[in-house]
Amino acid sequence: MGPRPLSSPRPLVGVVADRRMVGPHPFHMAGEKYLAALVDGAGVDPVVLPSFGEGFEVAGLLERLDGLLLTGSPSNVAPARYDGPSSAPGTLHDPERDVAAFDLVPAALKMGLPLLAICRGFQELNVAMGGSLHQAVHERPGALVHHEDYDAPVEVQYGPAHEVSFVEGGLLRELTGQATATVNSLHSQGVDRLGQGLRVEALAPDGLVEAFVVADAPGFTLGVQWHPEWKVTASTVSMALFGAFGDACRAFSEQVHKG
Ligand SMILES: N[C@@H](CCC(=O)NCCCC(=O)O)C(=O)O
Repeated sequence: MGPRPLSSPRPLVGVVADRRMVGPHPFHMAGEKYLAALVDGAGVDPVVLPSFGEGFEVAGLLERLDGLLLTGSPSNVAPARYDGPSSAPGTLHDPERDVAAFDLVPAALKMGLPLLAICRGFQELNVAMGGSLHQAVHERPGALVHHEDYDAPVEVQYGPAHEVSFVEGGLLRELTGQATATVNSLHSQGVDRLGQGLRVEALAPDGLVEAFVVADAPGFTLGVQWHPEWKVTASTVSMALFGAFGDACRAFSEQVHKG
């Protein structure tokens, strides 16, 4: 990558878009809480990347960026991506976002671009590394219910749900100075087979993988199953995660400017 003029004051972070119909029109959208957490928690400038699907080289945009955020989404990764059984009838999918995410992940890792992956994004990162997903983690024997109460108010849905334990010697212990944290939980899918090269960082009490890093990646690459973007400034753990991501984006940006 060539030198970049020192004109941009803050790192620029790409945010993968969901493609959703609003009436008869497709929109490319990212939840405001993710964009706000990048601004308030990471100190970077977010820019939404379109998910047009096949034929659009979204990974080509990474050359202009200092980081990548894969957000959560109500839609599920298409099971064909990990040779899984068909989804239950009525499951929401987003094939254009699948195309974007599965183009972006290998390109970002190759560049050493800092990557933060949340919920659906965490699941995408696992699948992109050759892993697979359970489609209903609460149906595993002895499992916790990891999805939200669909009828509850949003504040309750994103409220504390269960503990996670951070692996000794791992990044999350180092960043937070804690061995455990209480997290929210709004997902039905989850890690089944862990992708190659992923190192587990956090586990739920029922053994579900809740966070990982790409072990040999040249840059910051963290995936979490929970939602640290929710009210990011109210949680020291969430601020630690977004702050570390922002620092990695700043370091990447400086390295690029130095050429
Ligand atoms: N559909 C997947 C992923 C769940 C997920 O990302 N939820 C977030 C919902 C909206 C948001 O907060 O952005 C699953 O069910 O596991």
